[in-house]
Amino acid sequence: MRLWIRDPLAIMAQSARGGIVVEDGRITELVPSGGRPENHDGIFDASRHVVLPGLINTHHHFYQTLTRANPAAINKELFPWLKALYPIWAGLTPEALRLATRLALTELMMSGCTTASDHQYVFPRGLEHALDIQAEEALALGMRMTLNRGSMNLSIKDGGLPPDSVVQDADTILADCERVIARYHDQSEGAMLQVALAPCSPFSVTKELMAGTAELAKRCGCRLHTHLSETNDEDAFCRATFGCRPVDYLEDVGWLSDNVWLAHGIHFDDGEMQRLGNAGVGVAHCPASNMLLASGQCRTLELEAAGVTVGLGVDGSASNDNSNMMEGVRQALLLNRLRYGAAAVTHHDVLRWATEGSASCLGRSDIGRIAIGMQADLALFTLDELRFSGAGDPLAALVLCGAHRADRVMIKGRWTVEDGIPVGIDVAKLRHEHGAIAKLFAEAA
Ligand SMILES: Nc1nc2[nH]c(O)nc2c(=O)[nH]1
Repeated sequence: MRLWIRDPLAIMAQSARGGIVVEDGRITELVPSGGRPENHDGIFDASRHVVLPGLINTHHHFYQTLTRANPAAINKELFPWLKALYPIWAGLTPEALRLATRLALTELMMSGCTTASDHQYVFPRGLEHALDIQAEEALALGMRMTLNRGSMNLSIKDGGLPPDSVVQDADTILADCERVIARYHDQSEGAMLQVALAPCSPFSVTKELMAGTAELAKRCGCRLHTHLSETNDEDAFCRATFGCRPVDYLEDVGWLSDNVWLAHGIHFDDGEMQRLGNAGVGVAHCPASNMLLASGQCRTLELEAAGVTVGLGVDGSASNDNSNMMEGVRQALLLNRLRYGAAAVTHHDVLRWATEGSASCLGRSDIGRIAIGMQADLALFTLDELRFSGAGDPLAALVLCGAHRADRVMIKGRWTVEDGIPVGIDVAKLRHEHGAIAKLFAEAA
C-alpha cells in the first residue's frame, strides 16, 4: 500500500509541499508543490492539516500520573517534593503502573507524540517486572518507546535522599538491567522498543552503581540516562558528598560519553558545557517541570553552541503536571524567549528540539525528520479550533496559538489517532480506571 498524504496545509519539510508517500512503515517519496507521486494506492487529503514529524519525548516518569497535583507535594522545590512523594510512590503496584503507563502513552500520543522515553526508577517490592509491563502497554498501543531501566540504591541510611522502601541493591539492579536488555533492546532500524540504563540521580545512586551501569551499557550497546544539574541542592550534595560538581562526578564515573543524555542540565558553567559538548552528551530540556519546581533555566543556546544536542521532555506528571508534548513545545518557546529574546528562539527551533534533537538524544537516526527512508511517524494538526482563527503562518500558529491535540497520528505507517481519538482505546474507561487507582495514592498522602 502506497499512501499519498496529499497537499498538506503546511509541512515541516521544504521539498514536500505536495505531500509524502508512505509505504511499509517508511516515507518513500517527497512530493514537490503541485506534483504527484510516481504511483499510489490510496490518498489521505491533508489540505486541512499541518504535518510534523511525530514528536519525541525524551524524559518522563509515567508512574507520576498517579500523583498529579498531590497535596503533599505541590508548591515545593525538588528535594522536599521528592521527600514528600517517595513514601507515596512506595505503594506503586503492577496494576497501578500498567494503568499509569497506558494513560501517559495515550495522553502523549493524542498530543502528537510518537516515541516516548520513560524513566522508571522506583521499584518497591512486587514491582520487579515494571519494564515488562511498560513494554506490553507500548506494543499494545503501537507506540515507539525507550524503556529506561532506572535505579536507586543510595537510601537515607547511606547518606542518600530516598527511603529504603523504594531502593534496590546493586546486584539486583544490574541483573535486571541485563535481563531487560536481552529481552527488549532492539537495535535494528525502525525498532519499536529500545532499552536505556538510567540510575536516577547523584543523591539516590552510589558511584559504584553509576560506573557499573556505564560498563554494562557499553558492553550491550545501549544508552545511558540520568538526572543531572537540575538544582542547586544537587550541586551542594555533590560538593558535600563527592567533593566536586556534578559534571566532575559524571566524568569520574565514566559517563562523559556520546551514549549519554541528561535530564534537565540547568546549572552548568561555560567550561562544563564545553566538556559535555566535546563528549557528545545530549540534554533533555524539560521547561514545564523546571518552571513548576522552580529549578532554574536550562541554557539551551549555549549548550547547542558547545555542541550539546538539545531535545525536549515533558518530565514526570507530578512536576508538569500533564503529559502533553505539544504544550511542551510552546513552553520551551516562551521560557527560552524570556532568556534569549524574540528573534533568537523561533518556532522552528523548538519544533526541531522536539523532533530531530530528541531523536538524537535517544540515539535514533530513523525518526524525527520527514525525509525519504525515515520511519513514517507523523503528527497532523488542524487549525479548526477558535484559538487558531485568523492565524497567518500555519506552522508558527501551532506553537504560538497553543495546539495541544493532534487530529491524526501515524506510527510506523499505521494511524494510531484518527479524528483526535486514539484507535482502539476507550478513553472514558481508561480515565475512570486510572482515576480510581490514583485516588488511593491521593488518600495515602
Ligand atoms: N524532575 C524530577 N527530578 C528528579 N530527580 C530525581 O532523583 N527524581 C526526579 C523526578 O522524579 N523528577
